[in-house]
Amino acid sequence: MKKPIRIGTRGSKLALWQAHHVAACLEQAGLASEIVIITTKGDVVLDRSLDKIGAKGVFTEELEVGLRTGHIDIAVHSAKDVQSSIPDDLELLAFMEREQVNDVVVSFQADLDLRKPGLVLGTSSTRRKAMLRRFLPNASTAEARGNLQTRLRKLEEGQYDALVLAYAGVHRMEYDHLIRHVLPETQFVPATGQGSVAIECARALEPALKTELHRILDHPATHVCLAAERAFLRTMEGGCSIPSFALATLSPDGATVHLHGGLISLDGAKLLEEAQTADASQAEALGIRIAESVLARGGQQILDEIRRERDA
Ligand SMILES: NCc1[nH]cc(CCC(=O)O)c1CC(=O)O
Repeated sequence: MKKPIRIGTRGSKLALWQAHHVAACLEQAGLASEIVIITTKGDVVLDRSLDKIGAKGVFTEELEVGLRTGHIDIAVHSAKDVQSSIPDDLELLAFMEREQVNDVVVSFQADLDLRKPGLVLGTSSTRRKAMLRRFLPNASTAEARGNLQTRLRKLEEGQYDALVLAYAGVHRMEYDHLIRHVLPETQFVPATGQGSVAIECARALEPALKTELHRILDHPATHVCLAAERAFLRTMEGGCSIPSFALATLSPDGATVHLHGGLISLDGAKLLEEAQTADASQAEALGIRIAESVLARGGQQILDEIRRERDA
C-alpha cells in the first residue's frame, strides 16, 4: 500500500472542514490520507487586527515550513489567505471548486434592518470596513478577530448587532440559519480568492504524485478565475491589509474571463474599480492590466495613504 498523503492544515473548525473535504476527495479517488494540524501565527495572535500584525502569510507560514521539511505533503488553505506571491521552492498545485463568493450579514436578530441608525457590525477586514463606510454609512464597525466560533460568541454576547463574513465559511460551518442578508457581489466585491480552497506543495514533491493530486483536486474553471484575481493582487502589492477586491468569472463555455477589480480608501470615500473581459488564456494578463490601470488612476495614491496611516 502507498503511504497515506499527509494533509497539513490549521486547527480551526473551518480549516479542518477544508482538510476533511480534501481527504474525502482523495479517498473517492482511492488515495489514503491523514490530517496533520499545524498552528500558525494568525491562530495565536488574536488581540491585534490583521493589518497590525502586518506580516504576510500569517495563516500560511508554519504550513510552508512543514512542506519544506517534508513533515506534510500538501498544505490546505483558504485561497483568500494565501499571499499573492509564494516562495520559489513552493507551488500552488490546485484551486478547488469555488463556493458562492458573496459576503453575508449574520445576526441573531431575525428582522435585522441594515439601514437602522447606529447599527454595529463586527469585522476586522479593511475591505469590508471601507465598503460598509461607503455603502452603509449609518453603521459603525467593531473589531472581530478570531475564528468563526469566537466571533459568533462575541456576537451572541451582544458586542455587535451582526457580523459581516464570507458566505463560504458561514455555510461550511453550517450557520446558514443566521444569514440575514446576502450582500451583492457587484458592490461588496469579495477579496481575491474568497470561497476557494488552495492546495500548496513543495516544488520538489514527487512529479507523479503532483500530477495525480492536481487531477483530483483542481477545478479548472476556478483556477482560471483565481489566476486573474491573484495576478491583480500581486500587481497591487496588496496583501490582506489592503482594501482591494477582485472577482473573476468565467463565461459558461469557458472561453472568456471577466474580472472586476479595484481599491477603496479606508474611509470609503474613494473607490476605484474597473471591469474587463479577456480570453481565458489571458487571465493573468487581465489581472495585471486592471491592477495597473487602477494604480495609475489614483490607486497608488490610496495605497500610499493607507501605508502612511498604518505605519504612523
Ligand atoms: N480571513 C479569514 C477567512 N479566510 C477565509 C474565510 C472564509 C472562507 C473563504 O473565503 O474561503 C475567512 C473568514 C471570512 O472572511 O469570513
